[in-house]
Amino acid sequence: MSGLEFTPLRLEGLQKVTPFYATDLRGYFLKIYEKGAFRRAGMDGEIWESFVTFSKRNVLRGLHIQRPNPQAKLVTVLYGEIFDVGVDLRQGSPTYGQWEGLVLSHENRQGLYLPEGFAHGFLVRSDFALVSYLCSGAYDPKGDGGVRWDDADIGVDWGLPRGMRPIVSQRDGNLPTLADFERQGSIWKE
Ligand SMILES: Cc1cn([C@H]2C[C@H](O)[C@@H](COP(=O)(O)OP(=O)(O)O[C@H]3O[C@@H](C)C(=O)[C@@H](O)[C@H]3O)O2)c(=O)[nH]c1=O
Repeated sequence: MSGLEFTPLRLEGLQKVTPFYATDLRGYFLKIYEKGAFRRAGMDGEIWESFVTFSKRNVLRGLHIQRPNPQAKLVTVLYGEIFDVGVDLRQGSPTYGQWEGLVLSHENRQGLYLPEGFAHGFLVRSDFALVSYLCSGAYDPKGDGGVRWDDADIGVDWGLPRGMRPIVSQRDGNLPTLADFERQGSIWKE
């Protein structure tokens, strides 16, 4: 009995993950991952990488995907609030090119599970955000890439006030459009 709960989202394969949460006089205990629970829910990838990012308000990271050998990811907010987005880039998927977003925060304690083949990104909506990732598959610096956060064909509604530009890395500012990304080849190993 893990206490983790999984809620399928609109895009097939995306899951909202509700961790096990217990409080007592000392504070709280949060279990964000348990292999058996994920396996029973159909998510059986092996965790290879675990990392944390700290970002200021209005920082936007993404939209990232590795090619070939895309990683599945479990994203959980340890502190703060983000708008977390997955974009379906699985060739042949009936929802290819579509996005779905979820508010994740330390208050709602929701996590987002993205299967292999989704690009991922988020916008920070609090003064800062501490975000935890668990990733299946190894990080491949040469294959690490993605698509522009403001790609018109994908059309993510980040909820940014009109005229407001997010803070992005130089790398993210130079990511290709979805059309250019497609011209560069498949996300899967041929
Ligand atoms: C992603 C990653 C980066 N790095 C290094 C490369 C670089 O020197 C430094 C910062 O990398 P980046 O600028 O790519 O970090 P960042 O822009 O935060 O990248 C992350 O963005 C979000 C949206 C994701 O989905 C993650 O999987 C990851 O791609 O950390 C690793 O060593 N291992 C990793 O797994």
